[in-house]
Amino acid sequence: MSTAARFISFEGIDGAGKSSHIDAVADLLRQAELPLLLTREPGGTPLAEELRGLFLHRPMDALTEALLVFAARRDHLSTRIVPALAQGQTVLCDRFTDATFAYQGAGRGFDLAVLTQLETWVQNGLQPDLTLWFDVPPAVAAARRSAARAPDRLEQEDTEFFDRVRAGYLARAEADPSRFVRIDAQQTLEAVRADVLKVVTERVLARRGAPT
Ligand SMILES: Nc1ncnc2c1ncn2[C@@H]1O[C@H](COP(=O)(O)OP(=O)(O)O)[C@@H](O)[C@H]1O
Ligand SMILES: Cc1cn([C@H]2C[C@H](O)[C@@H](COP(=O)(O)OP(=O)(O)O)O2)c(=O)[nH]c1=O
Repeated sequence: MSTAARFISFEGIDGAGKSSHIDAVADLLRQAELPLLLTREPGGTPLAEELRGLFLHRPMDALTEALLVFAARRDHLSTRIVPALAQGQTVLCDRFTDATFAYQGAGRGFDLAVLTQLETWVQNGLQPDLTLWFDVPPAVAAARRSAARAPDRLEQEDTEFFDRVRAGYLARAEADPSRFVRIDAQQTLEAVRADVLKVVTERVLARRGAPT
């Protein structure tokens, strides 16, 4: 049997619903007494949270966006994620590098080869063990967002941008099918939650104690 996923990322276009389910995953894992780090990108450390504020609210070009998110990621990895994994914690991360490929790469049209190089430098081969991709048509996500909150800089982009971002996630999922699980996020909140908790039960809880 494969080992339990310990580095788990949550991805999807803005308004897909991922933030609504991360706490339920955390509750499930806490009930099973797994030590957890609950974190997010861009962010997760004091420095990276400062970079997040700049990223979300200041105008900038696609290369600057990519450099900022990878700078934040470097600090996050070296000061929080890698130490947490070394201590045996399970890491739940609201977005990771797939977001950079989807938003800066597919959405902005930035050079994927440069992103791949930055990914190699910054992560040195480390990837999530499991990525839950909340997939939803952009029009559905836009309706959810507009009912819920004022848009930040990325959320002001049009439907075509989010079509490209969604296609970017699909390409990443197809390139790494054993890591990605697509969640049909167009379903009701309850149905999405049931799917998410089933995947986490199978890929994390049922595999605890399996030989490495
Ligand atoms: N399956 C769903 N059906 C209907 N509304 C949803 C669903 N999932 C999330 N929402 C609502 O959509 C809004 C955006 O959800 P959120 O979890 O913040 O999305 P994300 O973190 O992916 O941007 C929230 O108001 C949330 O209650
Ligand atoms: C991690 C990351 C996020 N983003 C974007 C996606 C989101 O629009 C924004 C912040 O993500 P997020 O915290 O998921 O926003 P919210 O929960 O409010 O929907 O940053 C990138 O463009 N590139 C990245 O590498």
